[in-house]
Amino acid sequence: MSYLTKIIGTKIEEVSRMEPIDITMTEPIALLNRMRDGFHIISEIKRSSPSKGMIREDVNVAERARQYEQAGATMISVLTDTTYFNGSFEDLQQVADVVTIPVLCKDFIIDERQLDYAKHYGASVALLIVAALHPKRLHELTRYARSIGLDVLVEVHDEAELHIALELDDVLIGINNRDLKTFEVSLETSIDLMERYPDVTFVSESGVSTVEAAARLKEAGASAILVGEALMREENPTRLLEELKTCSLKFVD
Ligand SMILES: O=C(O)c1ccccc1NCC(=O)[C@H](O)[C@H](O)COP(=O)(O)O
Repeated sequence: MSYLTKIIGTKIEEVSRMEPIDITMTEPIALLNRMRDGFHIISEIKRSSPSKGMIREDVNVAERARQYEQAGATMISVLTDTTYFNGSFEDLQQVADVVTIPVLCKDFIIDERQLDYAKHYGASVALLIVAALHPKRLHELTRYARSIGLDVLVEVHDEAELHIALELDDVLIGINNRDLKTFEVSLETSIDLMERYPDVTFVSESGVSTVEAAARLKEAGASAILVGEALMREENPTRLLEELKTCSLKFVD
């Protein structure tokens, strides 16, 4: 069984226990337009992960979110899964309460109820993973997310998944460099796809731990990078975040 299948099994159980929750509907924030120009950092609140175990146990989530915003992050990603990442919707709310930039609910979303929770706890963007959903469900969840005011980051791992994502209107596309079967990361996953689809606005996700890696992705056409572990390992993430944002291959040895 692949790890994603295992996670989805857990989500099916969790969703069956989720009570309906109140939401206030808004308009989506036009995320795609915000990402079209420049080079953006999406910085992540990530306590632990299946591939690395515990990364940072005692996190002052609100304080870290403030640091990310002040250092120039365009968006903050919050892992809300508890079983595999030690995250929570409370983390999402703490972040949304203290920042003015958009907040991404990064979870394994398979049901409208999870989108309601994301919205209720303050997200303005939700992640949908192509590999986790039948294309028909992906369309339904994308439409539902947008109808309640959530923008969508659609995650792909290869060209076949990209073709499915390109069928959706008004979504931002993320290429995840982590192979969900082996957990290996390769920046070439993003670089290959970005070079073949130069007109698409892409976020490159996972495995960015150095300024050189960020600069390679920027050079290859990434509009944004999503960085979790490398920032979470920093006691103070400000300097690394600023360096990632202004990275250039010219300044890399
Ligand atoms: O991070 C993992 O080990 C992982 C395993 C299985 C599914 C998803 C996983 N990570 C979620 C993410 O996509 C990352 O948290 C995110 O892209 C940041 O990655 P990184 O900068 O490498 O921490």
